[in-house]
Amino acid sequence: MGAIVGTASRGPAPLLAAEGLSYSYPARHHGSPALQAVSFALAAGEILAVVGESGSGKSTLGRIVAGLLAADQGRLSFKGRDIGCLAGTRPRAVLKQVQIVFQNPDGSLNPRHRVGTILERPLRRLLGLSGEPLAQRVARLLADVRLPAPYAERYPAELSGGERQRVAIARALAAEPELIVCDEITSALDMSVKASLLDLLKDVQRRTGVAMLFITHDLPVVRWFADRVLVLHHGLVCEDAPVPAIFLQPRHAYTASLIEAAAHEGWPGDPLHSVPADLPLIPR
Ligand SMILES: Nc1ncnc2c1ncn2[C@@H]1O[C@H](COP(=O)(O)OP(=O)(O)OP(=O)(O)O)[C@@H](O)[C@H]1O
Repeated sequence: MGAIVGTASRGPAPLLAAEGLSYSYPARHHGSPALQAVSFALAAGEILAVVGESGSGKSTLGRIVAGLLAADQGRLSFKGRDIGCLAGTRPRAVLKQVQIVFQNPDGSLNPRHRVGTILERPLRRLLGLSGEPLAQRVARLLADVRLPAPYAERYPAELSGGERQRVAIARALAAEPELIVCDEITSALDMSVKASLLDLLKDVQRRTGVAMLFITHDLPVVRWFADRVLVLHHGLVCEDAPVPAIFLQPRHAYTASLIEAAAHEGWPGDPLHSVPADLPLIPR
């Protein structure tokens, strides 16, 4: 703990490196901090799952990485450049390159705006697009998340939960990010919708090479979706290892207990069966 570990620490500077991140919520006058000296590295194009029981600090970490929350201590660097952890100090270019998608898209999609408008805003603001190139890019984003072009005219309330989540992903992709923080993005979806959304994300990842910090409590999904796993326990990193190692030889008893709990809930008959058959169980 404390050192940057994992495969991404070898070779050139990782896309993102976190060193000694700590955070306590101001309202908490007792108990342990939400995060304590969390360090990890994330390579370009890598999918790093962040797992741990409820309250272990996963969302707090995601918000700090996305620049929505300032760490009390620690350092974040993006492509080898220190981007600090203080609120409002993140360079604009880095803000664009790190996007976040939340569990509930209803909180982040403006109900008064049509889908097309929702997607146009970041394209205008961040990429300076207008006119025909803007319209073409909106159409391409909708196609990227497998939504029909006429959906640009719809309001969020006219979409299903899974479709709204696709719009949220499309909006994140509009910025052409190098890293997307996905915070429990499939938790509110039923099994088949979840499977198709993850299949779509995997496809997006393959095509664009975007890296993901994939926060979830869903270990069966982690097993086929992620490259590496960061296990948080009471705000501390207790394990950071590639997917096969985590599932076949967990080094920490807490990791083993999480896997056992998942197995207990029906691991072999898991949601993977609703995932398209051509997706490998253990990726890459
Ligand atoms: N806004 C807040 N104010 C005070 N304490 C908070 C706040 N948000 C989270 N916490 C506390 O910080 C700790 C970490 O919370 P966090 O949401 O990061 O955990 P998590 O692993 O994402 O949990 P979950 O899986 O339930 O979403 C918990 O003890 C939680 O109660």
